[in-house]
Formats: sequence, structure tokens, C-alpha cells
Amino acid sequence: MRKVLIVDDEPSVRFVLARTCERAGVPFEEAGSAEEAREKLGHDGLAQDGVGLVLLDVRLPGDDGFKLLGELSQRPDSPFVVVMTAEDTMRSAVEAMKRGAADYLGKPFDLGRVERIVRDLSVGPEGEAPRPAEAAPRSAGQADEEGPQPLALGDMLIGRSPAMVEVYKEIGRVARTEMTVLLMGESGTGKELVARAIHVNSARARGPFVTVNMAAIPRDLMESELYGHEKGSFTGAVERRPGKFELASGGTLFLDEIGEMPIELQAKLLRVLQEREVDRVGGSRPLPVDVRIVAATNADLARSVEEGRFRRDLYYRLAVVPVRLPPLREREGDVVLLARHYLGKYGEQFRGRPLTLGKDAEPLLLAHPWPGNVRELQNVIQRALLKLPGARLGARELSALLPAGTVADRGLTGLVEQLLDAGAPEGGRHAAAIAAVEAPLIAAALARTKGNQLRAAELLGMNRNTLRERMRALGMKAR
Ligand SMILES: Nc1ncnc2c1ncn2[C@@H]1O[C@H](COP(=O)(O)OP(=O)(O)OP(=O)(O)O)[C@@H](O)[C@H]1O
Repeated sequence: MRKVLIVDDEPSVRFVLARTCERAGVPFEEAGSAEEAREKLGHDGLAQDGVGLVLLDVRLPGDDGFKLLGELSQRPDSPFVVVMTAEDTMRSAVEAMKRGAADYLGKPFDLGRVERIVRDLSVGPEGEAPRPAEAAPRSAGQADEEGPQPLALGDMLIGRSPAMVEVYKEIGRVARTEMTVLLMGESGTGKELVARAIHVNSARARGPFVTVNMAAIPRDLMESELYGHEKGSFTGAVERRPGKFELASGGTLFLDEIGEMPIELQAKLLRVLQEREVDRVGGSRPLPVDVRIVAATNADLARSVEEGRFRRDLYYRLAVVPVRLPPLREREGDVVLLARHYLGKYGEQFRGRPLTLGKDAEPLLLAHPWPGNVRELQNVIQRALLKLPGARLGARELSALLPAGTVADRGLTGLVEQLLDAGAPEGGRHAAAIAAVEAPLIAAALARTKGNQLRAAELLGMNRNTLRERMRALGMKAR
């Protein structure tokens, strides 16, 4: 059995991880820095009884974890590396996988999962799993010495839910390859943002990122839009025009809403993808194609295939790496982070100062099903900006902005079911369910009594101090 090397500058973290290795019955060593880790790895020479798995923290004194990861993945007999960090979820998860990590875990760790990883990845040569380097070959031209390429803030995906961390890991894994990716997810889940993230993290980052939305192009123009046309090739073709494939040369072509492509045009796209050349409409010789394809759909493409609306062969060409984007309601607690983000961003943009989110509004955010996903949330926050007199979005204001009465529409049972399905909010589901009912109740009583707390307390049959206490606990402000 190979050893585990725990690399973390925090003794308490090393302690917990060491106990986890003991529980798994796997020998381990510890290092407090990249330098110390190099020494230990060097001594063992990664021989049979050497280090098979490195649990690596990113922020370390001296060289950081990514630097060490880059070095390790260059070694012919590199150990598995699992990156563990609390920082900057998206960037660190993408970066870790891009640099060849076997897995990524955000802090606080799920120790049960760490134990499983330690067991699975520290196996000896007999039971050897494929090395990460073999599993995903590094694309040519990708320099390891380059530091992490910081994503522009506008390209950052927000969210720390386990479902999103899986997406970040997938972005990092595919970014280092040239493989075709099919993004699947409901409308407004961030498919375009993910496509961009794959591009900026890939070896093609300096090339163009070109988007074509299949649902937005009239069918007659689709071929010329994609492949270009020669002057005079059809009525209206007054100039020679390059197509999107040509414009994306050296970069990434994002084919959005691919499910909307008419079936009779799909054969040509398949041919282009197979032969990697395009024919301009009216052109005489084919042009070579040098693009990475990322396609996206909010429809169930597999079903479209069964129903004969989408070619099976094209589907398999596109779905080399299928990536599913979770709907917002499946991203535990992310809706609160996103709401805070947009209140800050739009507040700065339109009012010159950020707005804040009241604690009492959180249960409502968590309970709403968000059929329009992040885009719907953006719209709600923008409406809040227009309507809010103050700088704080509380439960009362939010419930007025959400589609007519969340509770009234779906009934109390619906709301409660929704809360059980949604991610676990801070303080637990029970507290969130009570708050989801209590906050609007108190808000309504206050609205009826025009903010008079004594009369509102009477209306509710509680004393005024209790009312005040509840309002404080729910984060509600007196008006
Ligand atoms: N995790 C996220 N963090 C921050 N912003 C996000 C996130 N997900 C989506 N957005 C934002 O939500 C909006 C919708 O995202 P995007 O256009 O990428 O969705 P989509 O899945 O491509 O939607 P459609 O299928 O309707 O084209 C964009 O403004 C995007 O910036």
C-alpha cells in the first residue's frame, strides 16, 4: 500500500486528516509546506512503497499548492493529488483539475468522503487505477509554468454548492483537452458562462470565443451564418462573408440552443465536425476548421433523437463530454450568495451603492422554485432596485416581487415541500420553514397597522416584546 502525504500549513487540519488516514488504515506522512513536501517525495522516490496520494492545500507559505501540483503532474510516476481548499471555489476547483488533480474538495471537508478517497487512491500497484495523466492527456502547448490564469470577474460563476463544485471540476477537466462538450441545463442556468469558462481556461484562451444562437437565426440564413458565403451565391449575398466557423478559428465556437437546428441542416454540421473543413455557400474549395466546439441545449436532446428531431450520429458527435448544469433550486444555498452578489452589483451600478439582503428574505429565496433560474433571480433583483425605497431587501419587499404569493399559489404544503427539496439553509430546514411563514405574517400585520408594533402584536395575539424579539430574530427592521 502506498503512503498518503498530507500537505497543509495548518497543524489542526493535518491532525484531522492524519486521523482520517488512520481510520482508513493507510500509512501517512505530513508536510507543512511545498518545500517540505518535495523533500519527502524526493526521499521516497515514489517507489512502490512511496507516496501514492497527496492531500494538498493551496495556500501554503512559500510556493503554493498549485505550483507543487504542476511539478507533480509532470513526473512520469506522479502520485494522485487531491486539492483541498476553502478559497475562491470556482477558480481553485477549475485550476486544480486543469493542472491534473485527481479530485478537488472544498473546505469544510466531508471527512467520510476524504476517507473514501484515501482508501480508493492509495491502493498499491496491483490494484492500480489509471493515473490521472493517462486518463486525461494534457493538450499540446499548455505550459505548466504559467500561473493560474485569473478569470475576469465577469466570467466568474457564483456558488459553492456541491452541485456547482462538480461543474467547476468538469470545466477544469475538459479545459485541458480539445474535446467537444455538450452543456445541458434549463434556461438561465449559466450555460454560456460555463462555455466561456472552458474557453478562457483552455490552450485556446488567446483565440476568439464566438457564439451562435441557433434559435435566433432564421433558417434560410443558418448555413451562410455558420459556414459563410461567396459574393453573389444567393440573392442578398452582396459581399463575400466569413462564417462563424471561420471567425472562431483558433478559438472556441459556442453553438447555443443546438436542439433548435432544423434536421435537414444537421447532416452538413455533422460532416463539418467529422472532416474538420467547411464549404462556404457558393464556394469552390473547402476551408480547414480549427475550432473547439461547445454546444448547449435546454431541451432533452436524447428525447429529440428518439422522436426523430435530432440526428443520432450528430448527438454522439456533440455529447463527447456531456456536462449537466443543475437548476438553481438544486444548488444548496447558492441562491442567497447570488442574490447578495446582484444586490451589490446592480446597487453599485444604478444607485452608486450596494444594496443588502435581509436575513428574513433568505427563506423566501430558498423556497421559491426559480423556473427561470439565475436569469429570473437577476430580473427580481433588478425590479427590487426600481421598487425598493431603502437599501435593504427584506422578506416583505421580496414577497411582493416574487410571482403572486408563493404561499398562496402553491399552498402551505407546496412551500414546505419546496423547502425540503431546496438546499439546507443556515440554521436548518425547520427554522427556515417557520421563518418562511412567520416573516410574511408579521410583515402583513405591520402593513395593516401601518407599522404600529403594539397594534400588530395585538392582532397577532402576542405581546409587544415577543413581537420585537421575533422581528430581531428574523432580521426584520421596524419601519
Ligand atoms: N453561477 C452563476 N454565477 C453568476 N452568474 C450567473 C451564474 N449562472 C448564470 N449566471 C448569469 O445568469 C444569466 C443567464 O446565464 P446564461 O445566459 O449563461 O444562461 P443559459 O443557460 O445560457 O440560458 P439560455 O438557455 O436561456 O440561453 C447570465 O447573465 C449569467 O451571467
